[in-house]
Amino acid sequence: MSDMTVKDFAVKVGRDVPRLLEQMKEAGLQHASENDAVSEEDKRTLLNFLKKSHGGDESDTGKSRITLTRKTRSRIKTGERGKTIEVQVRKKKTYVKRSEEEDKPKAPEPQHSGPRQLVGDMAEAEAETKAREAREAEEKAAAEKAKAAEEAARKEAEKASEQAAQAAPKAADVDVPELQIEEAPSNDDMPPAPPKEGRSDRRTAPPKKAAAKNKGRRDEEERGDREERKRGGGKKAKRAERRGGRRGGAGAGNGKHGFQKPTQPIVREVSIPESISVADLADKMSIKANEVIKAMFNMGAAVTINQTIDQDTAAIVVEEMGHKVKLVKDDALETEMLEGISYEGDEITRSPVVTVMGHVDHGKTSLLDYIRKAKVATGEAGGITQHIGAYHVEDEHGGVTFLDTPGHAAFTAMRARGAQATDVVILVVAADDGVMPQTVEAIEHSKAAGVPMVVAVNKIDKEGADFDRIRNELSQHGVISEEWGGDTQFVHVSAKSGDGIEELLEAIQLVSEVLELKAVPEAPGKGVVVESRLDKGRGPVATVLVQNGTLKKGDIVLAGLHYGRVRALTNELAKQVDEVGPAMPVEIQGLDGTPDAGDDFMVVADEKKAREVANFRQGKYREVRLARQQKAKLENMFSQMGQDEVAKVNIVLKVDVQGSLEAIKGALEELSTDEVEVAVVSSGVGGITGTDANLALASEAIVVGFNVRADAAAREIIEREGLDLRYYSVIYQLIDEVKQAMSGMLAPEWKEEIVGIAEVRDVFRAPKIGAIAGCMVVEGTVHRNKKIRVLRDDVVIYEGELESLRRYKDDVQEVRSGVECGIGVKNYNDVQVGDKIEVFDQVKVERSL
Ligand SMILES: Nc1nc2c(ncn2[C@@H]2O[C@H](COP(=O)(O)OP(=O)(O)OP(=O)(O)O)[C@@H](O)[C@H]2O)c(=O)[nH]1
Repeated sequence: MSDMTVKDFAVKVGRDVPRLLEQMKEAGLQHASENDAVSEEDKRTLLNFLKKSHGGDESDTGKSRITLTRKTRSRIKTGERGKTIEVQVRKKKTYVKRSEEEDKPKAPEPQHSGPRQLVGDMAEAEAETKAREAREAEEKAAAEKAKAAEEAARKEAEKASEQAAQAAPKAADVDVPELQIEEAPSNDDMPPAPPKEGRSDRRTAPPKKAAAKNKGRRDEEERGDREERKRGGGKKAKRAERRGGRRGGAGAGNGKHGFQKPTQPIVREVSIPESISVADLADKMSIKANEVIKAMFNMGAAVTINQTIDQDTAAIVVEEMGHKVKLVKDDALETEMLEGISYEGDEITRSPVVTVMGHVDHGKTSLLDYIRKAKVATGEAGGITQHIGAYHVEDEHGGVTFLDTPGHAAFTAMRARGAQATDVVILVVAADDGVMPQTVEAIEHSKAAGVPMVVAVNKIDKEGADFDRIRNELSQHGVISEEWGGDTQFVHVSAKSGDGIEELLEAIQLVSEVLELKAVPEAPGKGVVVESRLDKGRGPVATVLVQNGTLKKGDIVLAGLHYGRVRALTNELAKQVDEVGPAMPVEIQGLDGTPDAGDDFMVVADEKKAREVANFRQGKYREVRLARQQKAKLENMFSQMGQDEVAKVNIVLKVDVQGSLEAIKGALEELSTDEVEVAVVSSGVGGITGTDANLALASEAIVVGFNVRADAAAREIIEREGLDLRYYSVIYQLIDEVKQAMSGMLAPEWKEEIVGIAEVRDVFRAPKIGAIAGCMVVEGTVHRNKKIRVLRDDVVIYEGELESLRRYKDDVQEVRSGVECGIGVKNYNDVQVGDKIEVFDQVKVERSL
């Protein structure tokens, strides 16, 4: 190409020599003869000239040519009164197919040969690289031309700017080199245009919508970047690369999409806390929760998105999904803090802590009161005792601390919180009454807690005492007196006269000696919360029992979910003290809230850490509770047996009548096999109470109600703690379900669900209709066509159907909670005020094993 002459060039581009020479001359080239050499530079000069002088293209008709048109708009400032006008630039570009052009070198020359054609010819004549250069040059020319056109069109456009703005067409979406003239928003209300230099800024600034879109894009990018970062990719570099790709568009020759699909699975290290919700676990693996649910389902566990699963299960899921597991202990801070406390030192023998239990009216309170009055105030002239939930007595036998909340309700409530505050239980049995249901319950509770007992046979001053009967009855429940060869001391007392009280205290000392109760007085104080309340004047006040070490005024204390610096210590004599040692109760002030009875407390060194741990516990509390809910379910019993080698199914059983109690208890216990033991940890006649629920919680038992229901307190605990409560009315069904759970079979497919409860407020009797109960629906909805039961004192007394359900005089199909209604029970006329009518449904239960 380098030694091409004008003649050769003319042949190549299909022009005659004189015409070409003329055009070259016009372009400022010095060529005069057909033999003059034409260099590449010359060709470019000619091309530029032709472009300049013939900006527009007239005709392109041949199929071998592709014509692309593009309109661009821009705004310029006129300089007059701050007006702006809109300039529209139309651009056309022709590409000529090379092969066809080569085929017709001798084609007749058109009358007026357009520069475009010439450009095409030249581009075709040049090598591929040269063609690109030519295009670049063309762009340059186009830009210049646009500028010229702007100037030329200014005046006209000034008038027509408004219409032109409205008719703004879309830029042709063609694959042409991107022009540097960008579209301006056609907005008439634009603020006065800034000076020219500022214009480009304005043009490039995205409008609001676009900005929002860009933000969306950025978010998307950031999400992508997070992935990248995890893979070790350089965030900024990648982002810049992608942005470049997008903004550069086709012109940059990089039309790739920003997102790059990973070519191989990404293995993440997933840190799993002790419990985690399915949603959070999915989030940690950067997958959808559905995938986790699906994976778990395939592994045989049906879970929901909000369900909390334990660490082990989560670890299996994570491994199953191909990621690495990193187990994290949530309470690392707490453990570290607690492990930092030393309880080493010289041990001393500490006093025993005693709880008094027994049947109603057998004299628990009287006994505690007698001992307090007789012993506490000793030596304290006119000493006035105050009830702080516990008190301590000292006499020649040694000291004893009594927990001053008689009955097993408090005992089980504490145990349910994992506290073992009691060393010895005094079982009070009235000599004239013998063993009663609550006596039996008390025995069960102390046995479940593994606490030794001393039996106080009370009211010996009364006539009709039959000691042998009591010994006999108690022996049937596994409490055998020493006289009969057992290991339980029986002491005859009178809480009224005080007879036998000394012997009782002596007996307690004897038991405690066997227990070898030790403590280190110089260690920091720790123990258990006995009770707490919010005092109007003093703020949160808690009675704590120091079990080890010494609690001092000014100590920083962590108690359950709360913490604080001890401002004051008050003992049972209402005296301010500076410190209390092991086995002593004391009331403390200074906590930031009221801990629960049974919560542990300890003196810690660092207030900041105490606060952190308290905060962590508060957050963790809910999680732990949710995770625990899964644990004591009948359905899960079998699966746990394999895992944790739990070979015991604990049951708290309440029934309607004594007859069923024996039958059910016997039948349940007979289910025990070599591998699995069924233990009825507590049983009794009557509704399910808060105590039953607490006992179930403490012993991880299932609560079974046979024709009885849970009262409000029990329901609250059961719901809060997620205990498994089951109601039955057919013995066979009860036994069958426990058997199924034991043998690892699936949960029953059908279950009863209580859908509504109405309370009977009034009863009307009509001769023809019978009894109509005026009721208030207190829970759920009462349905006309569902089955019902009548409950009296939470015990089922009738099961059947409704005869009628009315609102005023209208028959209705259902009545919602908080609404009054009239209920007629079919074939049953003995409804009484205070009864409850429960409406239930048979629902299908998903098999979960
Ligand atoms: N005669 C006689 N009566 C007693 C004795 N101990 C208690 N009582 C009476 O028995 C009744 C019940 O005594 P409490 O101490 O209230 O019995 P409790 O076991 O605490 O009863 P609850 O608090 O209802 O569980 C009271 O009227 C006492 O006066 C006793 O040793 N002899």
